[in-house]
Amino acid sequence: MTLAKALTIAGSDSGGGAGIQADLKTFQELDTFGTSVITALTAQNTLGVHGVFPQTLEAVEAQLDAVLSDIGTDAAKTGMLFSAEIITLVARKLRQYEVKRLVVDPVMIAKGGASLLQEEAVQALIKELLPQAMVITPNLPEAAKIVGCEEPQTLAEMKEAAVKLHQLGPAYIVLKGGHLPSGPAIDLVYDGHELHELETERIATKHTHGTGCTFAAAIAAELAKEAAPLEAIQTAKAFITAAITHSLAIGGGIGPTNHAAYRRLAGEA
Ligand SMILES: Nc1ncnc2c1ncn2[C@@H]1O[C@H](COP(=O)(O)OP(=O)(O)OP(=O)(O)O)[C@@H](O)[C@H]1O
Ligand SMILES: Cc1ncc(CO)c(N)n1
Repeated sequence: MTLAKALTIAGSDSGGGAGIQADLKTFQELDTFGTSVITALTAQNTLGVHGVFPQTLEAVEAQLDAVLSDIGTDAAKTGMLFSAEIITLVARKLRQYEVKRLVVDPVMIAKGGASLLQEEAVQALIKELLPQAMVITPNLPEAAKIVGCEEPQTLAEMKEAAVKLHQLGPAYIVLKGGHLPSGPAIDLVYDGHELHELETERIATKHTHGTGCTFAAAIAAELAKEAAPLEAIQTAKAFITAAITHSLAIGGGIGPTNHAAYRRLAGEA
């Protein structure tokens, strides 16, 4: 038997709801074989990030070479990359191994406010990684940082930002509306020609730790199985909506989403 292969290049979340852990659980739920490259360790739980321990460039490069020279991958996803140096290295290695189906989740700040990307690394992200991405998945504050504008507050402002993001080189922009001040959870998808709105009801829960990581990982898993990008994004939206609907009241703070919910619901249907 063979399985499509998906690689996550991201930070470790000891609390299990975001980062590498969320990505591997999502890959498993969507029937792909997951591999990982850890860029940084975080000491993290539902209450926040208590420590960030970036890995050396040597450690990141050795993991990338180990996975890509032997196992290979059908798609990859980047999450927390922490520094300009790590971004430059990851971009170079993904080019060297000709990884074409790449999802870049431009992770910058954790829900509690901790910085997961150094301020000066944003330019490296724009210049080196975004141009080779098939899909990027910024939330509204990340889009504002990348484009250099105020944070979009309306659908019209989101559309403007999506067009500017597309000019930076990624084939598909998924601008996530989870942070909109009110109304439904609308994500905009833009491929340079057409704009699609993916809309779901806003689920009333505080347990949304790891939503962004899980969503981007689901897109990567579907791309690994050779889904077309728009189809992959639509499946991922269904996956994250199920995971938030059945999110878990674990820990004393913002609990994680439920990665098993999508498969369970499909089994019951
Ligand atoms: N309360 C909610 N109800 C329904 N969908 C939501 C809700 N919050 C977020 N989403 C959806 O979850 C996905 C992730 O979006 P979000 O904007 O939360 O990402 P993020 O801020 O990058 O997450 P993270 O904080 O994990 O980095 C998007 O598809 C978004 O529309
Ligand atoms: C390791 C890690 N990556 C990403 C996020 C963003 O949610 C987080 N909280 N932790």
